[in-house]
Amino acid sequence: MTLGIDVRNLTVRFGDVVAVDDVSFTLSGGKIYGLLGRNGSGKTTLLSLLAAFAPVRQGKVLVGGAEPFENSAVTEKVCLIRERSIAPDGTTVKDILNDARVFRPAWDEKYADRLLDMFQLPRKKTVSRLSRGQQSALGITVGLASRASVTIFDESYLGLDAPTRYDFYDELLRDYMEQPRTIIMSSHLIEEVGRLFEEVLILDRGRLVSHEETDTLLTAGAAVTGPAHLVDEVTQGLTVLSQQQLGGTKSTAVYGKISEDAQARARSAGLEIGSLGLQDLFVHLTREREEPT
Ligand SMILES: Nc1ncnc2c1ncn2[C@@H]1O[C@H](COP(=O)(O)OP(=O)(O)OP(=O)(O)O)[C@@H](O)[C@H]1O
Repeated sequence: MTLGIDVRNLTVRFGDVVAVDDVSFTLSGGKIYGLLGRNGSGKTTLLSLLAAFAPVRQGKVLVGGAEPFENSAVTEKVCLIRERSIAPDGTTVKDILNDARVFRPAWDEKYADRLLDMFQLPRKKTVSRLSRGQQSALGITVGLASRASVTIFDESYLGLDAPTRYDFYDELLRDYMEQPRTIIMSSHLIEEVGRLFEEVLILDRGRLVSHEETDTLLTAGAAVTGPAHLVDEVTQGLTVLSQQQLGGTKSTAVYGKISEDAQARARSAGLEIGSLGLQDLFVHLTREREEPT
């Protein structure tokens, strides 16, 4: 089962800090969503409210059409995995899995066993004695095997080494294709995880600055390469993100749409026009700017 999510005019303040600033969006569900933002941009705060870790004080959060806070019919279908476990002292891997079996109605024991073997996690070890990577792997095991309608990984795979992270991405995709559900992943490792996302949301200092299908977002910028004077002509009026020049050949990365006409003319003049990576667009959309006075 997949669940949609509706967030309306959500604002979260911690004293003077506005962690989430009048954010609204709708996720139809049944997709893999990427939530991107720089440190402190409000990702964890927003995701915590989707998972009912705190009450909503300003605005509205609906998961499957219902408010999640203190609503077990919703919370049992939402699984939020954070980077580090907050299990009490003495809790073992086995205890965590036992709890998941009790509290997660769609829990798949065999799948959990398979993931534990894949990550080579010792079942009897206490969680506090696991390495950072092993704690991440345990979180991922719980997140995947819960088969929750809404599964959220809040940077929960950053502790894994690169080969294990790639194993996780492959496993996530494979399981998601078999059992579609709503998956939200927050991350800084944009180049790595970008290929998984069907839609991307970008937070910047608490504000939602972009929510697009990944393919659409990728057409929001371009890299134009060729004879310098032609590149300058085509990119005129667009926001230049970066430029490199070697002799008479220039490569300019721009944010903004180059019309189909201009692209056709540019190509026939010998220019190459390629798409920009998600990372470049992310950097552009979240770069520190001078506040207007
Ligand atoms: N419990 C809290 N008390 C006070 N301020 C908080 C609290 N939780 C978050 N904040 C502040 O709210 C802002 C958003 O924090 P949040 O953890 O949501 O960001 P984030 O995007 O998840 O960051 P990161 O990528 O660094 O984990 C930050 O300025 C943070 O200091």
